[in-house]
Amino acid sequence: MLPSSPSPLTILVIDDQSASRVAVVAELDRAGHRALEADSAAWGLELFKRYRPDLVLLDVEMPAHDGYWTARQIRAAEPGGWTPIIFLSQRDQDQDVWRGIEAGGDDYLVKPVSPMILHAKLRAMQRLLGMRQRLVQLSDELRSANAQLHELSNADALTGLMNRRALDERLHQCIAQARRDGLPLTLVLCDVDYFKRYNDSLGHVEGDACLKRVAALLREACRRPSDCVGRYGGEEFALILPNTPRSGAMTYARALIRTMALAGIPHPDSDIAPHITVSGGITTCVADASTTAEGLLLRADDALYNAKAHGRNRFFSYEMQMDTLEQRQPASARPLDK
Ligand SMILES: Nc1nc2c(ncn2[C@@H]2O[C@H](COP(=O)(O)OP(=O)(O)OP(=O)(O)O)[C@@H](O)[C@H]2O)c(=O)[nH]1
Repeated sequence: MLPSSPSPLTILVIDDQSASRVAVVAELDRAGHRALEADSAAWGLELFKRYRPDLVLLDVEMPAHDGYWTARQIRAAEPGGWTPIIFLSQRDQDQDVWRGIEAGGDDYLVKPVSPMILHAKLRAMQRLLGMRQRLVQLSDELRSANAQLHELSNADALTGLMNRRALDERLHQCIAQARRDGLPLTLVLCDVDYFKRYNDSLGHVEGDACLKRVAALLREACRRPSDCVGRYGGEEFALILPNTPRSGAMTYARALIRTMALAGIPHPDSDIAPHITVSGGITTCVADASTTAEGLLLRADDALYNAKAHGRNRFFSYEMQMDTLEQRQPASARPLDK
C-alpha cells in the first residue's frame, strides 16, 4: 500500500479507458485521496468547472478531444489560478512529453503508471500547491498592507481627515475633472478663530480635542459624496466642493457658521463669541487651462486673510472681493451673511 499523503486531495481522473482509469482511481483511494472520474474530455471539463479539484490526471489519447485540448480548456477556465495537471499516456517519446508541457501540463507519466511513481508525483505537486497557496496568501497580505500604508500616508494623525498631501492630490484631480466637465469648482480654506488663546486657556490636549470636534463637524458638513475636507495644517482646514457655484458656496458657508454656533464648543477667551467660531476664504472657478491648485489656494488664502481682518466668524469670497473692487464700491471686501 502507498504511504498516505499529508492531506488528502480531490483528484480528477480523465481517461476514456475504463481499465486504466479504474486502476488509477483504486490507487488514489488507497492513498486516501478523493477521486472524481470522467470518461471523456467534455465530461472531465464539466467536472473540473463544477468541483475545482486540487489536481488533474489527464489521459492524452481520447476520442473527440484529446488531453492537450482538455489541458488548454482547463487553463482557460481558471484565469489567474493554477491546478496541477499530470498527463497519462502510453506514448513516451520526448516530443510527446514536450507537447504535454506546452499544452499547459505540469508533469507526464507513462502508462501503466507505477503506484510508487504516481504517489511520488502527487507528493511533489502537493508541495508545489502548498507553496503557491502561501504565495497567494502573502501577496494578499502585501496588498492589504499597502492599502493600509496608503491610507495612513494620506490621513492626518490627529483628526483622521485627509492630510495636506492627499488634499493637494485631490485638488489637482478635481481641477482636471472640473475642466473636463466645464462645471464650477469651489475651494474653501477654513481657520479656527483665536485658537492660540484657546490653547493658552485650556491647554494643548483640550486644543487637540477641539480640533477633532471641528474636523468631525466639517466632515458632517460634506453631504455630497464628491465634497471633501482635509486638514490643511495646524487649525486650518480645506474643503473642496466640486460642481458648486458661487451662490452654492455662500449657502454652504452660512451653514458652516450655523453649525459651529449650534455645536457651541465653549471658547473661554474669544472676542467674538462664547463658542468656537471659524473664518473662511472661498474661491470659485470654472476651471480652464490656466487654473492651478496653487492659484486657487492663494485666492482662498487671500479671502481668508480678509475675513479675519474684518472681524472673524465670517467667510469671504475672493471673486466677490474682486467684483466689489471692480465696481468701485467700498474697497474693502464684502462679507457673506453670518
Ligand atoms: N492643540 C493644538 N494646537 C495647534 C495645533 N496646530 C496648531 N495649533 C495652534 O494653533 C494656534 C494658531 O494660532 P494663530 O495662527 O496665532 O491663530 P489664532 O490664534 O487662531 O488667531 P486667528 O487665526 O487670527 O483667529 C497656535 O497656537 C498653534 O500652536 C494642533 O495640532 N493642536
